[in-house]
Amino acid sequence: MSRLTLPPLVVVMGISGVGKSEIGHELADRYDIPYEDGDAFHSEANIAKMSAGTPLTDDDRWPWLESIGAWLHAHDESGGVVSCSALRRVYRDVLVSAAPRTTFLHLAGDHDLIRQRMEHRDHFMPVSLLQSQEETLEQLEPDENGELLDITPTPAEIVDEFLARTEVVDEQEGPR
Ligand SMILES: Nc1ncnc2c1ncn2[C@@H]1O[C@H](COP(=O)(O)OP(=O)(O)OP(=O)(O)O)[C@@H](O)[C@H]1O
Ligand SMILES: O=C(O)[C@H](O)[C@@H](O)[C@H](O)[C@H](O)CO
Repeated sequence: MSRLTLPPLVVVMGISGVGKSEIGHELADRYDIPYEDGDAFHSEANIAKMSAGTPLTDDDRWPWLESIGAWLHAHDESGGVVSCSALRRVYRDVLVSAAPRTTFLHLAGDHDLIRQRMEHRDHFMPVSLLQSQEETLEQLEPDENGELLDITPTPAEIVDEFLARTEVVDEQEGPR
């Protein structure tokens, strides 16, 4: 079982269009803690590259991951929620080494549902990059602190399920 120490410090992860921003806001609002979008940490070059339909490389992603790790570290005391695709284990390890108590909320779902949702929003990320996102994704491993959630329910239901599945620990008061 994964662990959520309070105030929550959470990375909402998963491929593009899976609902990281939607679910991230929902979770942050529940605890009245800050939310930040991982896309805000991309360089202009990274955004231009993705907008043009070219997948990012590991080298494009390292500095971006370091910035998100720094955000997590800075929010260790207050808690916070940040969206970040965090597709590979080595990417997540960068985040965890910056902020060891991080909990991952991995959103995943049916390809066609994600495609449909992406087609109905106004966003720089082209649907054509969905395949490379899926190919790059590595599932959470058993020793990682996180949960995999399906994206079919409403955002509120997804957050309820995440909280039901994690051991919520108040460091001041112990498990509850
Ligand atoms: N559980 C849900 N039920 C219905 N619609 C949803 C749900 N989650 C997200 N959506 C919708 O799906 C679209 C994609 O969601 P969102 O932008 O939050 O994904 P994202 O993972 O943050 O994407 P990206 O990584 O590309 O920024 C949005 O239009 C959003 O409103
Ligand atoms: O690792 C990546 O390829 C990127 O983070 C993408 O996932 C985008 O930032 C995001 O999903 C688009 O909004």
